[in-house]
Amino acid sequence: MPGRASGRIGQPRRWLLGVDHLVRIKFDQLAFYDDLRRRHGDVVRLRLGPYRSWLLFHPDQVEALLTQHWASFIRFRRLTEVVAQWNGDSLLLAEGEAWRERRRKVLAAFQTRRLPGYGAVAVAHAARLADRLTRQMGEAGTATLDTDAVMARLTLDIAAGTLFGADPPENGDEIEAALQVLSDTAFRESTAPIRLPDWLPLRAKRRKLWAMGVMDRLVVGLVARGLARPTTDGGDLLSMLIAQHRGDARAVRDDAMSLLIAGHETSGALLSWTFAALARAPAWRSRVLHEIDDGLGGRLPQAEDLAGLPLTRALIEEALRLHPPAYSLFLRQATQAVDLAGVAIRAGDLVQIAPYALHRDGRWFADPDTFDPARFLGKPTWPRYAYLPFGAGPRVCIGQNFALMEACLVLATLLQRVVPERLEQDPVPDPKFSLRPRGGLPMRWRSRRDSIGPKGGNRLSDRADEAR
Ligand code: HEM
Repeated sequence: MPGRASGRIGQPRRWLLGVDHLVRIKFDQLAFYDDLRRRHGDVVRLRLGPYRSWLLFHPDQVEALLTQHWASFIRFRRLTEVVAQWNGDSLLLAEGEAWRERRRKVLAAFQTRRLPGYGAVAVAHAARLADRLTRQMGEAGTATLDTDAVMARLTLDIAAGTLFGADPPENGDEIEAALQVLSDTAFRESTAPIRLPDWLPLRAKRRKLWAMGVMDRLVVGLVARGLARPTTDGGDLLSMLIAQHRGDARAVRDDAMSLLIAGHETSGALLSWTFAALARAPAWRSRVLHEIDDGLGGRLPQAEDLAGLPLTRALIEEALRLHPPAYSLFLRQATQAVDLAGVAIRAGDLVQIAPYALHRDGRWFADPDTFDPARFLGKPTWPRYAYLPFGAGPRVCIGQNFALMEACLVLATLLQRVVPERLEQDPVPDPKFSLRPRGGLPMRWRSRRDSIGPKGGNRLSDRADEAR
C-alpha cells in the first residue's frame, strides 16, 4: 500500500492544557483537523484538558480501531450523556452486552427484504414533493428554494412513513425546529467546558427542554399507536422494534427516537450536498439526467432499478466523500491499553477519526477537493478504510443500505421533474451534530416539464445543459 503509516507521532504545540485546541475544535473543527493532518502527519497526539487524545488519519490505524480493537473502546461518556437526555437508552449509545443485544434486535428491522417497501415510501414522498415544486414554479418554471430545509422536511416525512408507518406529521415545522435545537444542543453541551444544570433560567436550556418535549410527545404518541395496532407487522420499522422488544414501550421509544434522530438529519444533509454539487456541475447533471431518463423511461423508480443507475449512486458516494454528514465519528475512549497498528494507546485516552479529513487525503484521492463521481464508477483507488462515510466494523451505521437506497431513489424521482440549476451562494459546511450548509442552501431549481417527466418526451433541458 502506498504511504504505510510512518510511526511518527505529531505533537502540535499547545497552550494552557490544550485550551487553544479545544477552542479550535469548537469553532473551526474542519480546518483544524485538516491542518493537523497536513502539518503533523498520520498520527497526532493532543492534550485536551485532562485527556491525552489522538487523531488518527491513516487507514491502518482506522482499521485497527474500528475492526480488530473496537471492543477496547467506548463512546466518550461526556458526549453520550448529552445525547441520552433525549435518546434514552438506545442502540446508538449502548455499550458491551447491552449494545450487542440491541444491535441484534434493531438489525431485524433493516433486513434486505424489507428495504424495497421502505424505498416505495421514499419514492411516494419524493414524487409528492416534485408535484408541489412544479406547481410552485408555475409558468416561470423556476423557483429559488432553501434546498436544505426542503430536504430536511422530505427526509422527516420519509422517516415518519418508514419508521412509524405514519403520514407526514402535521406539526412538521415544529419537529424540524426541535430537531435543529437538539442537534445544536448536542454540539454545544458536549464541547462546553462544564455542563450547566437545566434549571438555570437560560434561553438555551428552555429551548432544549421545549425540543425534548416536542420529540418525546411525537415518538411516544407514535409508539403508543403502533402498540395498539391489531396487525403485528405493518411493514414499518416500528412493527419490527415492537416485536423484537416484545412490546416494552420504553425500549421501543428509545430505539425509535435514536433511529429517527440518527437517520433523518444525516439523510437530509446528504441530499443537500448532492444537489449542491449537481447545481455546480452541469456536465455531471446532464449525464445523470440521461442515465435516469434512459434507465426509467419516465416511470417512478423502485429499489430494483438502482443496479441500473450506477452514476446516480456514484454522485451520492462522491457527495459523501466531500461532505460526509458524519464528518467525525463518535469520540471514543480506551477502556484498556491497546496497540493500534503501532500506536500505543493508554487506558483513558481519547481517539478521534475524522472522515472529512480522511476523505480529502491526496494520497488516495487525486485532486481531492474536486467533485468527481467518476472515482466511484471504477475500482477504488483508495484503501478500504480511507473512505468511511458510514463508519466501519461492528458499529458501522445500521441504516447504511437504507440511506443509500433512499438517496438514490429520491434523486431518481426528483430529477425526472425538477433540476437544481444554480447556487445562490457558495455553501459553507457547518460542523454541528452533522455536516450541513451554514444558514441554509438557497438554490434555483428549474422544472423539466418541457423535457421529460414520468410521461416521457424530448430532452430540451438536457440539451440546454450540454450547451452551457
Ligand atoms: C446519509 C445518512 C447516514 C450517515 C452518513 C450515517 C452515518 C453513520 C456513522 C458514521 C455511524 C457510525 C458512528 C461511529 O461509529 O462513531 C452511524 C451509526 C448509526 N447510524 Fe447512521 N448514518 C446515516 C443514516 C442512518 C439511518 C437512515 C439510520 C436509521 C434509520 C441510521 C442509524 C444509525 C444507528 C442506529 C447507528 C449506531 C449503530 C451502532 O452503534 O451499532 N443512520 N451512522
